[in-house]
Amino acid sequence: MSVNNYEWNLENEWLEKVLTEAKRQLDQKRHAKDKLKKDAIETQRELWNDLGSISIENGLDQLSDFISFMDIMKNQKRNHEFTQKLEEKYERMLESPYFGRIDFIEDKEDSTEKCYIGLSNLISEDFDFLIYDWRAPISSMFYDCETGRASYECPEGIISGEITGKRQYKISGGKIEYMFDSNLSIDDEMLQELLSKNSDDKMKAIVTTIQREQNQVIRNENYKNLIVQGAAGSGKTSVALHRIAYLLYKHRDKITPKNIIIFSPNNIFNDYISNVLPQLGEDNMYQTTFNDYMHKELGDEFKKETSSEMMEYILDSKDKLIYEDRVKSIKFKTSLEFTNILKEYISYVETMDRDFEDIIVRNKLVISSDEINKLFFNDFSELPIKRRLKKLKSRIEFLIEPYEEAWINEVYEELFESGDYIEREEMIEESTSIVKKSLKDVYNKISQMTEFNLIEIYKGLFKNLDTFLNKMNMKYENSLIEHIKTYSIDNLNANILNYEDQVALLYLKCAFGHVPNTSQIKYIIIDEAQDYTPLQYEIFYQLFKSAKMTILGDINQSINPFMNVGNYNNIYNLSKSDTLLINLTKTYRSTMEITKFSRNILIKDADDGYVERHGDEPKVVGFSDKNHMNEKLIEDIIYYQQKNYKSIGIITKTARQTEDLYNFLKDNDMDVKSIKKDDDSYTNGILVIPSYLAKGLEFDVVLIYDASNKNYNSEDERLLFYTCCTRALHVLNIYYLDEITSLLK
Ligand SMILES: Nc1ncnc2c1ncn2[C@@H]1O[C@H](COP(=O)(O)OP(=O)(O)OP(=O)(O)O)[C@@H](O)[C@H]1O
Repeated sequence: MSVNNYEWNLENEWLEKVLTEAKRQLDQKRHAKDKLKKDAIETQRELWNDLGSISIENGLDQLSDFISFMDIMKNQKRNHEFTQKLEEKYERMLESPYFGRIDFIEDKEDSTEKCYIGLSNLISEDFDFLIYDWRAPISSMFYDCETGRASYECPEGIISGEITGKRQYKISGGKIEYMFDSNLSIDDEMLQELLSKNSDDKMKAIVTTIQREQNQVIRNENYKNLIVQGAAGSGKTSVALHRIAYLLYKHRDKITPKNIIIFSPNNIFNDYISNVLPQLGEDNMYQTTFNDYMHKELGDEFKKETSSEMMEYILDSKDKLIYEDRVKSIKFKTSLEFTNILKEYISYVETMDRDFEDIIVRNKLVISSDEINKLFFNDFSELPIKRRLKKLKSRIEFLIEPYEEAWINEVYEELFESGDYIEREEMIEESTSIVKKSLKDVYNKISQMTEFNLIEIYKGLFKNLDTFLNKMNMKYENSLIEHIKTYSIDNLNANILNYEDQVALLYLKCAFGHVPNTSQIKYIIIDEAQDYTPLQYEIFYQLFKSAKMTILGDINQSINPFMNVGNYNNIYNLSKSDTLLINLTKTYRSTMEITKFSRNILIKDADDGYVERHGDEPKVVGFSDKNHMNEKLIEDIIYYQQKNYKSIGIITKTARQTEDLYNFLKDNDMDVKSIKKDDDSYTNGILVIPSYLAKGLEFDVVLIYDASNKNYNSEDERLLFYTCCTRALHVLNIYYLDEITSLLK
């Protein structure tokens, strides 16, 4: 509903008032910043004058003065950074102070409060809220409620009343561009306008048009874990990032970005989402990928396959002889049964007999094998095995100490009496060295007995695989098990760690207590959650035991046919009472035509909603000659560039194909970029990218290169192909040679 002249004047007056106040506060901050700068220069001058050149010879007093100066300077730096952030906040405010307003009359009150909602609070000198932060309790009504009866929850309890008006604004450069009243949820005009824009460089904040169902996820704190299943383009990643901003605001006394970790599918994606939190005035949380985390934990000893290398192998090695072997191994090692086998194996390793031996020094028993067994199986039994062994080693070494010392003293006396030495230090050194050498075998034995070799332990599982399967009553074909045994042991002997083996190893490592301390992490966000196996979730739970989890994914986008969650029940059951499953049903990214086309690719069409935004029907274009296909691709790229589309994603199936196509386009003087590995940086413009690295990203125009039946020839690739199509905002073209993929038939 448009707004009349009278209202326009009122709104302009209000805006003026808000901007004046924001400017006043900005000036204050700038003044404070200048003062901090002067203070810092003064401190440095004092440091120089008082301490001059610092030297250890000037004694400890000078050093302690220096440390005090450093503390002062660190404090000044912190204050400066804080003021700088506030300055940025006010600068943003002057550009666009608010985007919404609700008129709310609380029950039993007689005046209506006009609540303006923006990126951050603005409070006047008289403590009036000129703007409410979008994350403030009262602002939730802007997203959740229509005009009429409404309520919100705040620390004091539930506040009820009536919303008598709701208005949305577009303000830029400190001027109202347009505004309109709306009784409905935030949909229609503003959302339409935002969605029909061409994509920016990187992902952007959606704070002005968050939808009700999305707001339920952003603000939900009733459960320890949230699992969010949402269709492609339903805003899962956006919601995850806004949820982080919300948590940082709500618990600002207790948490900082360092307490939050997000697991993304790859580093390109991490780069792509890195602007959202800063746009919302917050620092980025800790961003990582499972791949990176795992590789760091497993060390450099082995050649470790990355998740993209695995995908490339799955998609591009079908004609290799060992392909089937590898697939069998992946399927076995990612199954729920294998998780159970690992669990059984862990308890076996923890309780199995060990070759502990008596420790004897110069015919004297330091500790007997019985006593060692008792320590290991009784006294330290509460500890995970790795820590148990470490403690055992320290204990034995502690017991040896007096024997060793006595022996050193004896040798010292002998050296002294020999008369061959003059210096005392020399005799100590020599006697210690003689005894250490003599004790070498004993120490080696202790190391062997208490050694924790993860790879050997993992190999042990395959050596005894039949035993475990029998014990657990699991029936597999003998040939399959024989095959998995030899395939796995051969690889491990050759120092090759396939991706699926790394996951199993990391799980064992965690279970045996060899985990890093992650207690500072209070919230963990797992995006693209469909692409993790149940075993990977067990690892998440072990690594971040006390953290609250938000898990967001789309089962229909399981791009890896063998490594995926399969069904949310597989993880939901891990912590049922503490977990809420939420569905996001509406797609915001693509035009209706693209969304409908893509959903047809799915065997079971998802019955989800759309935003009413229209565009061209996707084009599927066939060629009988590759040159013609390439010519048409170039023609189309130029056409869409001229139509001002900012991002054009040319999606090939594999990285090898990306490489070839990129070289071809370069040779034809096209200004293209490519991404081939998961640690490349995100870049906009014309981008050639392999299918599996495009997940999570979006482009104005998506051109799927070579959707012929020869290329996409397996039912296993259906969800991958669907995911590629859903990357398009406005245009989707598909090119194929000879025969179209059966996935589209
Ligand atoms: N409420 C909203 N208002 C405006 N834009 C929105 C809204 N929700 C989502 N979008 C836009 O829709 C697009 C898809 O969002 P996002 O990438 O977060 O979805 P997703 O569910 O994570 O997608 P996918 O699973 O397909 O990778 C983005 O361009 C995002 O800005």
